[in-house]
Amino acid sequence: MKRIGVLGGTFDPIHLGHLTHAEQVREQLALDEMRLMPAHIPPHRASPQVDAVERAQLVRLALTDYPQLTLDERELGRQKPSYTVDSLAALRAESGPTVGLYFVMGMDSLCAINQWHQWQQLIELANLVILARPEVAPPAPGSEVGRFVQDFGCTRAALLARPHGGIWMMDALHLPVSATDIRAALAAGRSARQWLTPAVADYVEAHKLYVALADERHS
Ligand SMILES: Nc1ncnc2c1ncn2[C@@H]1O[C@H](COP(=O)(O)OP(=O)(O)OP(=O)(O)O)[C@@H](O)[C@H]1O
Ligand SMILES: O=C(O)c1ccc[n+]([C@@H]2O[C@H](COP(=O)([O-])O)[C@@H](O)[C@H]2O)c1
Repeated sequence: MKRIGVLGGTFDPIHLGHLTHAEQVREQLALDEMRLMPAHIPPHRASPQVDAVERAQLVRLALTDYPQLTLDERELGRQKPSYTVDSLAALRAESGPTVGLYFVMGMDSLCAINQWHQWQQLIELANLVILARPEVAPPAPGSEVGRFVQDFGCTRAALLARPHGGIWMMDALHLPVSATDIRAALAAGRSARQWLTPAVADYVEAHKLYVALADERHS
């Protein structure tokens, strides 16, 4: 069975947490493809500081150090909120019913998944791979999301055999980094190089992304 993984994100900016996690999922599930899919208009959060074209450019730069990962640009062209259900439906239509699809998200995303657009359809289209974030507790067993995990949770072996319909809590090496921390460091004039690939760090510094004063850009 062919298997395709997708890590969706705002990637404002893309960092080593995203990349190492995507890489671990690719290895642990023996994926044929592992895609990074930047959101154009991320639902349920404030507008990103950097526009989608430039965030995608940062992903391209990051992938020069991670050639086993690829960029999925499907959300960039859509002039409406980047609902994951739309992207997975399009990917399912392209790939056919028997390909294994694996949508990857951190525990913070899982905890709020019942707020997502048409969230119960997601599991009809793909499997979900959840990465722990130690600062975020798993959903409480009696909650709506807790019951969702109970109903669809499965082992890695079961997940490998399913085109869709399973949730797997992956035990991954965690990098304690977030894009929020990176933006805050850069806005305060500190370096964030340790959390970025060299090419991304060079671009961010050269273009003065995330500095406190917007008019410092392009100066
Ligand atoms: N260090 C990390 N460990 C595990 N998952 C992560 C990590 N950073 C991001 N993710 C997951 O990657 C996906 C995309 O994340 P996103 O682009 O929002 O990055 P972020 O670092 O969480 O950003 P922000 O701090 O701006 O919310 C989400 O599902 C998120 O949970
Ligand atoms: O489809 C939705 O309603 C939805 C709501 C919130 C987040 N998402 C997706 O979840 C991924 C991570 O989102 P974020 O905001 O944590 O970067 C990204 O691909 C978003 O498009 C999707």
